[in-house]
Parts: sequence; structure tokens; C-alpha cells
Amino acid sequence: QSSTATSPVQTATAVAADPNAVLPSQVADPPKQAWCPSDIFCAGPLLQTINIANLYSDDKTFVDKPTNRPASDVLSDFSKFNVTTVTEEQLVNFVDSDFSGEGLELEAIAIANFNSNPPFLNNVTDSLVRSWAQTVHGFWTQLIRTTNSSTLCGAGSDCESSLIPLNHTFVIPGGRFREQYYWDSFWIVEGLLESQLFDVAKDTLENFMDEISLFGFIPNGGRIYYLDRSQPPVFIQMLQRYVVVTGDTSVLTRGLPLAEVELAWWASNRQVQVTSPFTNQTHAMYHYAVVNSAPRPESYGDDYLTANNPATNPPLNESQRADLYAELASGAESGWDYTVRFFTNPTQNDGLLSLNVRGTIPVDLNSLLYRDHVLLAGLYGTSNATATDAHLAAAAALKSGILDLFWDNDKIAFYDFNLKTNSRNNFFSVAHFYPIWSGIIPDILLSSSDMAFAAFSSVNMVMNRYNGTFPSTFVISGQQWDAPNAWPPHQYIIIQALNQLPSNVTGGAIPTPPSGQSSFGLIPSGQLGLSEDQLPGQAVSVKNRQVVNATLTGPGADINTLSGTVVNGGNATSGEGWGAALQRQMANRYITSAFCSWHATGGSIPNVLPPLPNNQLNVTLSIGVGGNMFEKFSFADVDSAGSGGEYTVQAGFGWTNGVVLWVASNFGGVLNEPQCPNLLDSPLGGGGATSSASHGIVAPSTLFMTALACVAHLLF
Ligand SMILES: OC[C@H]1O[C@H](O[C@H]2O[C@H](CO)[C@@H](O)[C@H](O)[C@H]2O)[C@H](O)[C@@H](O)[C@@H]1O
Repeated sequence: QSSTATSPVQTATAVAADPNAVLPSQVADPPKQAWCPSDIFCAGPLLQTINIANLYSDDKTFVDKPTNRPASDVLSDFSKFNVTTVTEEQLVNFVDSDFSGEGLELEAIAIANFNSNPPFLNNVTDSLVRSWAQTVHGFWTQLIRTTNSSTLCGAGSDCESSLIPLNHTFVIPGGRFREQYYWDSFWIVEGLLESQLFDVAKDTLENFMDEISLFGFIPNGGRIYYLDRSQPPVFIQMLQRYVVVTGDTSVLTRGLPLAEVELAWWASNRQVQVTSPFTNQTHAMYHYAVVNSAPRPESYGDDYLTANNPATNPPLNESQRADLYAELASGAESGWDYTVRFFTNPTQNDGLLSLNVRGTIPVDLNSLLYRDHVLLAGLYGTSNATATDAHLAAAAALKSGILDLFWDNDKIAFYDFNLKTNSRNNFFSVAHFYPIWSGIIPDILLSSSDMAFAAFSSVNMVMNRYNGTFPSTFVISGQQWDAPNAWPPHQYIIIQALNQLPSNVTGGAIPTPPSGQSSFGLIPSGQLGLSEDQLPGQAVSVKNRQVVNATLTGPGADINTLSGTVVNGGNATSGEGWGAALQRQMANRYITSAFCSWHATGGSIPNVLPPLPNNQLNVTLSIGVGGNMFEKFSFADVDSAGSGGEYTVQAGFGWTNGVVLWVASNFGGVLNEPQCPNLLDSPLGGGGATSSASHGIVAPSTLFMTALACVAHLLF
């Protein structure tokens, strides 16, 4: 049995807001970037002019459109324009005649031997969750791609495309993300392994190996405009998971030497010596630091406007603009594009002009590289004792830097180190959990159950206080890697971090908050860097179309507390310690967020789950939409997608599906049927309907983003 291939190509129409208008004046073109030589898809006069004309709602659309005639003809056509007199309509005609549909170089293919009933489904007890997990497993068939350069303008043509052709099939995230992405693929591979799509997982690895051979590193994504940067380094972790699950060690013949090449790239290009103000020891640590002095091609208009914002007084000079462009690219390399966490002063929302990515030694990056070294040592095993020892030594050196620079023994948390202030940032984010996931467990957590719980007390608070899953940070900034957004990879990392704690410290019950306090009272003083009343609110009802939040402090703030467990947290099992309880709650909340936001946008399962009635789907503008698997969620509303950032929330979605399948497989015995709030209770729905759950009201901004996502038809 094979799956059916679906067409991936969507073509956005170029729109001239005012056809006869000439373009506003432009600042001088940025210098040509050696890493991105295309005169069409990289920084230069053509790309800047198209973006100034603002023909597409998403800057990425244009750079994903292959030319439909030789590049020299396209450039010759463009050279006929004078940028001070060309009209928007002339540019619309130019792109319509010289370029084809975005993503046309990619082809959806069928998955050979697709088993629609993989064994992991037997792990899922609840029948609705099992059917839905099977539905999500089926979504791989819509996200699988292969390169098909011959669809350009005939084989052997010199048409141009920004795509980096890949030799093997791969899974895309979905929506505007039409190509293979680096760190997304880790969670995609986790899901593929649960789905027993071992060939696709292996193909993914082969593609990354080809890229390391070709470029010396793995680029952010499969387009030439990503060639200035990588993404969080997880290739070795994918390799290890594939080998452990399949037992197929044949990939190591090529994989091990290429893993060395990748690690050497990080060491040569992203390493910095840091002398600790705490111990005076010097550590070789890593940061995200991209060499780039132009707007990112896929976000050219956004970056150009950030650098040339007329409200910036005094305006940035050329070298300040170049510096900002390096920061923006470095933020994209971190995978967290963008967050106040990487602002010069994270506690003040000073905007992207204050980005300090290169001046931050990030706790997550260093933990990932530590884990890479440990896993690589394990993959060598006894076959190469010298290499094993070298990687264990590299891991030990990183661990010592991580504990020295990032760990705060009073607040019981890991924080980034700031090179500008030569101190730890007093800013809590979900990055705190990366070292623990990676196996770096400070002694104090190993010797005290209270301290171990303290390291996870923010998870307990989120489960009790908010409807959804764990946010990137607790600051609502408008950036997509801040509240209210909760991302699938991070739910996986927290659950896995809990797994790393020894059972002798996780066996007791979840502690009760001090008298008169909420679960916030269980968090060590200062850990979050915010007082309880500075945390985002949780909506509980709508009155006169106004959202009413739960009280911010005191026991009433724990609005999702039930006797013995939390809302949408599954049922407590007898003898369960706090570690298992938090895992169960996180697993249930994740499934609830992914399921409810899918159902709220028209998801249904034949003979199992009907779609919501039209009066509810109308609230999310989802009539006729078949359900969206979103890339991110809201931590305060399980019905809603995430929001904010520079592009509209996307659906598809590779890592979301991967984490669903992993959670279903590993926690299927403790997953309950999700209880989704009634959409008519939302401000957009008018409020006042009876909710299917006691807690559930949708925050207006996030629901609006769900609606926007549907309007834009951002489906697969
Ligand atoms: O176009 C803007 C940015 O989009 C990507 O970033 C986001 O999507 C990726 C794919 O899911 C994900 O890996 C990343 O964490 C997201 O923030 C892209 O990776 C960026 O480089 C790009 O500038």
C-alpha cells in the first residue's frame, strides 16, 4: 500500500496596492554577501526593489519562486527598469512573467509501503486519542517531498531557483516552510520512528550528510538564502535515535566522520573563550554568531524596515545597520527568531534594535553540543576508544562551563550568560530545561527531592495556573518565541528532562502551596525574575465582550487546579510521584492543545469525531477547513494557535505532528480524551455559551490569530 501524493504548489498573486505608484526612495543596496551570490534571490538591487514594492504579504514568497526563463533574461528584464520611475504594476507584470509558483521545484510523492495502522497506536488506551493519533500519523503523506528540478523550465535549462536540491526524500514543516529544516527535523524524525517510516528517517539523515559534505555544516534550511547560518545542532541526536530504534548501524560509516566535520564547524566558527566572573576559570563556550551584513532574503522587507525605521532617531548608520543584520541572522540561527531573551536587556522589551544574540552565551546551544559529544562518544563505543575519550573530554569541559556560567544554586535554575554585562541574565526561559534534558544535573538536585522539584516548580505552576502548555518565556512581547506561545519541541524537552531525574528524588507527591498562596509560592524566590502579579493573566470568562482574567495572586490564581490533578492533565495513578505526575500532565496538555486547535479549525475523523457545528467554526473562520496542526500554541488557550512574530502562524506541521506521535506512543496509557472549550464562549463568538469545560475561555488576540490563519488558508 502506498500513500497518495498531493500537490505542494500554491501560487500567491503579486498585488500592486497602487498600480501606477512609483516606489518610495530606497537606501543604498547592502553589500553583496559572499555566501549568497545569486543576483535574484540574494541581497541586491532586484531583491530590494521587489521588497520595497511590497508585492506579497510574506517576503518569503518571492525568494521561493523559481524563474521560468534563464536567469540572464530575468536580470536583463529587470535592468530595463529605473528604480525611481518603475511603477508597482510594472513590477507585478515582471514577476508574473519571469517567475513561476513558489515551491515548484519540489514534488509531493507517495510513501511506499505506508502502514496506516502502525504498532505504536496499540499503546494508546483512549479510543478518541488513538483515532486522532492515527489521523496525525496520516499527515506524513501530505508533508513528504522530493526535489524535482526538471519542473523548472525543462531539463538542462539555466532557470534559477533558491532551492538547495536534495538527493533523498524529506519531510517539510509545512505552510511557508516548503523545504527541509534543520532542528525541526529532530522532532520529525522522532515521529517518523514512531510511525515506523524508517526509510524516510534515513533519507532525512542522508540529506543532512550530503549537506555537511557539500558545505561543511548543516544550513538553517534547504534554500541558498540560509547558507550563512546553521540552526540548533541536533544532527548527532537524530543519528543516535535512528540507530537506537532501528539497530541499523550502517549509517555510521558515513555519519561518524561527518558528525566530526559538523562539530569542527561549530568549534571553528561559533566558539568563544569566556572567563567566569564566578570562578575565574576560562571555558570554551558556544554562541550563535552569523557573519552577515544584509537583510535576510526571506524576510528582506522586515529587516529593511527594522534597520531603516523612520521612527529611529537618530537613524542607524551603515555600520549599525550591518551590525543589526548580523544580529537578526544570528537570532534566526538560534531557532528562536525572535525573543526578548536575546535582547540586550531581556526584562525590557526594547525591540529588535536591541538584539544581543552574539553577546549571549546561550544555555540551550551549549547543552545541545554537550549532548552531541556524549551521544557521539556512545556511537563510537568500543570501536574507537580514542574518539570516544576525546568526545567525553569535550563533553566534560562543556559541562564544567555550563555549571559554572549558567547554574544559579540559589534560584535553582540555569540562565544565559551575558558577555556584555559579564554576568548571568536574570531572565528565566524554557532554555533552563535543556541542560537537564542533556543529562547535566546539578548535585543539589540529586541529593534533595525538594530541590529537584524546585527546578520543575514552574512546570507545576503552568499546569495549575494556565490552560495550555509551557511557554518559551513568561513575557508577552509580540515576538513569537515569547509568551503566550508554547512550542512543541519544548514540551518534549521538559518531559524528557523529567525523565533524567533519578527516581529517588521524584517519588514524593507534588507539594502543596504554602497557606494562602498559589503554586507560584512553590517556586524558589527570584527564579522567574518576575513577581507573581507580573505574570500574564489567564482568562476565565467574557463579560460584555471583555475578557475577565483569574486573580493574579493567591490560591485563586490556580484556576486549573482540580482535586488530585489539573484540568486536561489526565488522571492521577496510584503511587505516582511528582516526576511522573508532571510528565502525565504535560503529555495530556500537549495532546489537548494540538487536538483542540485542530478541532477548532474544522478537524474531524470519519465515523469517530464529527466537525464542530458551523456556528463554532465560524468563530475561527474555519468552515470548509479540515483542521490545522499548528506550529505553535497558546499557553493560555488550548483552542488556539500561537501568534506574533513576523509571519502568520503556520500549519502542517512537522514538529507538532512528530511530538504528538512521540507523546502518544510513550504516554498513551495515561492520556485522556481532551476537553476543548466551547468556541462560542470566546469574545469573537459573542461569549455567554455554556462551556464544555469549567475553565475554557479564549484570549482574543490568540483566537484572532487562529482566525487569521484560516483566512489565509495556510494549509499544508
Ligand atoms: O522566515 C523567518 C524565519 O523563519 C524560520 O523560523 C521559524 O520557522 C522554522 C521552521 O519551522 C523554525 O525552525 C524556526 O525555529 C522558526 O523560528 C527560519 O528558520 C528562519 O531562519 C527565518 O528567518
